[in-house]
Parts: sequence; C-alpha cells; structure tokens
Amino acid sequence: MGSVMSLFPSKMSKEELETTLTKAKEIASSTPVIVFSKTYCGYCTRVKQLLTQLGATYKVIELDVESDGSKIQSALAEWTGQRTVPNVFIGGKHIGGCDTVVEKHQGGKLVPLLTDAGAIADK
Ligand SMILES: N[C@@H](CCC(=O)N[C@@H](CS)C(=O)NCC(=O)O)C(=O)O
Repeated sequence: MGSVMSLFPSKMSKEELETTLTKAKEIASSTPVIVFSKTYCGYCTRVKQLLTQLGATYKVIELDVESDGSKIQSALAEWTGQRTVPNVFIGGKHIGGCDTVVEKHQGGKLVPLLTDAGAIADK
C-alpha cells in the first residue's frame, strides 16, 4: 500500500512493469533532455515551446502515440511519483512537469541545467 501503483492500478504484470521501467530509464539517461508528452496536452506544448525558445535540443515521446505509451506512463508514475505529462528529465535527472520547468526558468535555473546536460551549446 501507499505506492503509486496502488493508486493507479495497471494491468501490467510485475515483470512487464520492470521491463518498461528499464526502458523508460534507458530513454531518460540516453539523451540530454526528454519530454514524455501527449500530443493534445497544452502543458506539454508550453514546455516544448520554452525549450525550443531557449535553443535546447530535446527528445519528445508522445505517450498517446506510442503503442506502449500507457505502460510507460505507469512505469514513470512508479519511478518518479508523477503520472501527469509533461514529465521532463534533464541530464538523466527527473525534473517534473510544466509548473516545475517554468518555475526553474523563472528562477534562472533552467538554462544552467540545460547547459550542463549539453542540451544548449556553451557560448
Ligand atoms: N500541473 C501539471 C499539469 C499537467 C497535467 O494536468 N497534464 C494532464 C494532460 S494535459 C495529464 O497528464 N493528465 C493525465 C493523463 O493524461 O493521463 C504540470 O504543470 O505539468
């Protein structure tokens, strides 16, 4: 009890969850910035626009398009405690959703994170 999975029951077996979790972790650590997103999500659009505006290179996985998108979403919930999209990772580290990304930008912390991760070229 108390786990995210108990709040959001999934049809995945434990093994399937482990496999999907491994895949999500590989994706998050193999690219400087990854945005787990949904095509119709306005918060996701906001984050993608902000990253583009800052000149960052980033990868997007649209969970409503991927055949295993709902499994990935459940794996992300189990891993990060966050089920909503956007779910953003920078430098392999979980950052959070749109609110957190915008807050970090307003606090001057987003660009350094992106630069350290190699998503923005040093000037
Ligand atoms: N406060 C969150 C809001 C994110 C949010 O509400 N996202 C919606 C999609 S627009 C969501 O993930 N809903 C659940 C789902 O799609 O499974 C943020 O800043 O990222």
